[in-house]
Amino acid sequence: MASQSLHLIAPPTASRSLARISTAVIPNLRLPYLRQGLRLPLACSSAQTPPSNHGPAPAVLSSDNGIGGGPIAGAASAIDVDAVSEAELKENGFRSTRRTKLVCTIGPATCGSEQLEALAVGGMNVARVNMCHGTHEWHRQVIRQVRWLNEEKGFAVAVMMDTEGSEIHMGDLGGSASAKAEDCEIWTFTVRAFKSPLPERTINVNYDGFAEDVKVGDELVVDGGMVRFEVIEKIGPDVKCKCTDPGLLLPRANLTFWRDGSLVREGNAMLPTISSKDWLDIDFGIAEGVDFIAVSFVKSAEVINHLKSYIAARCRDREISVIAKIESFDSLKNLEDIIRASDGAMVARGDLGAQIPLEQVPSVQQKVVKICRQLNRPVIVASQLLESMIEYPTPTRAEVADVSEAVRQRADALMLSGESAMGQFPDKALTVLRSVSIRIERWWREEKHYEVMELPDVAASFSDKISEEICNSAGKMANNLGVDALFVYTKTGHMASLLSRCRPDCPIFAFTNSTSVRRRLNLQWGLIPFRLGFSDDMESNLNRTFSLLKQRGMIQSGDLVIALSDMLQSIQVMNVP
Ligand SMILES: Nc1ncnc2c1ncn2[C@@H]1O[C@H](COP(=O)(O)OP(=O)(O)O)[C@@H](O)[C@H]1O
Ligand SMILES: C=C(OP(=O)(O)O)C(=O)O
Ligand SMILES: [K+]
Ligand SMILES: [Mg+2]
Repeated sequence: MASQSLHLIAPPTASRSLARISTAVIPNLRLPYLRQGLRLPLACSSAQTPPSNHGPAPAVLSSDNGIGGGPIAGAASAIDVDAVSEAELKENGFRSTRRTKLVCTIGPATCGSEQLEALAVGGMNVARVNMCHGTHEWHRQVIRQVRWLNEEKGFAVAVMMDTEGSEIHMGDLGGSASAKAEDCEIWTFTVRAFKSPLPERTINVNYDGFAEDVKVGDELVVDGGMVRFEVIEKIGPDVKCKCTDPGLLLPRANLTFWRDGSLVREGNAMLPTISSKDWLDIDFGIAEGVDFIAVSFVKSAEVINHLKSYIAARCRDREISVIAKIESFDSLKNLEDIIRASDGAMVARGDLGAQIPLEQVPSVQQKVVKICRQLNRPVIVASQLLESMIEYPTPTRAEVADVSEAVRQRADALMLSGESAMGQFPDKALTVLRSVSIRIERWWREEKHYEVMELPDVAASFSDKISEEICNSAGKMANNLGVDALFVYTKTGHMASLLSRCRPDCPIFAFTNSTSVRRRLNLQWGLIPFRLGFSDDMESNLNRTFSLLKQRGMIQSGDLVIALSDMLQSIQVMNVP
């Protein structure tokens, strides 16, 4: 039966009749299973009312870009995709669209509507708010502003909330933006609560066990080495320290202490990964409809499982992806388990570099990127990518090399922190990430630097296994045939991520019927997510997609595409008519 077979639709120059691909192409594929739907749990559907998956599909390729409800911008114009992807696609052509995704931390430098819009236009795929800083009211404004821009201007920026976590950090410096610690000055680190103002050269520490845990002679390291102190005396709750490496203290800077060259993990090793404040922030994030929650200082898979079941119980109408931040010494012992439990990971090099020797950070980065690719989880490389651009309009050559390396490793996403949150040149920093990504990706394709990465099976069921085989084969076919794009019709996004995992030469157009899935696909390498109501009839899905995309000038007759579907578990090769 033709509808149960894999279809190879030959290019128009050859015969246009359907030709079957023999199962030999995909050895593990058994035809009777081809019509099985993917059996992935979809705990919550979108908060929006997505077009029905049954019955006649609406003739509109729509993008309901807002996080909440609201009118669909441009719905009248029949087709709508993220305005920035569309522009990139038209400007650069199919093959040269950017594959690496960009995350920007929003802070005082970028929280205004115009600045947020400039970042969205500049290619920000995900806006990150860091709960270490700012009030709920501040974060709410930012999240709503992003949502409003999506709705009004046709962007599809996802929102990531990043928890504070409960590692040791300083207080907020009594409201000052920073404080300078000079060589040999004596500062007091204390767990005492002061009524403001703080006495001179006094720093609050958030961890009650601090004065008990440190010892005279310990080295106190601020923000992974921006400032260093030596503990010289303990007086009750106060710890007197002498500055040994002068520098700038910033509010809520992270603190670690070291004894005989090793990181001290005493009582603070028992601090909860998710503090009571973090739970309140998580409730806030769920209520505000964030797409991702990044968990700071993850030590084990349990905490991720715990949070995931909390979210599933609290949020039945939509999914939120949980991203594990790899930044603590303890996370390295349980790396695979943590990543497997999560929906993605972040190499949070800022704190990671404060917990392990700096020279080990690059190899950990490479390892995390590799494990994530193998386990099919998106990975973000974060912190200090363009640190000097907080102050200067041009990056250092070393920073460009660092960004290039992350792109070369084929991480899913790069992240700006201070550069976009409080730097002087957020847009320029984003432009650097964008242009370096595009350049390195092109070089990689032109020079055919294919890494031969083993992609182990990740399937949990036979049906998943079929999807995986189809995607792996499609990835190879796309490169061998030099196709212009992969099209994937996916309800849960799973098949789109399996294709992304192959890191094919061509871009992947991911059509999904859920706004929430669509926004989350924004984080994954090479995916251009569209929202589209589609049916089980691939022929009609394809024809409609072709005509809608052609109307928008996003594809042309003759373009060669491979189309996959996770309802039918099918694969077709065809020229756009
Ligand atoms: N919501 C915010 N409000 C005020 N300042 C912020 C905010 N978010 C970020 N920042 C500033 O930007 C800097 C860099 O951001 P980030 O790397 O996310 O935080 P951190 O330095 O705490 O790891 C912060 O140290 C802080 O000075
Ligand atoms: C991204 C990081 O986390 P945060 O900015 O929240 O400290 C990091 O430590 O690199
Ligand atoms: K954080
Ligand atoms: Mg951190």
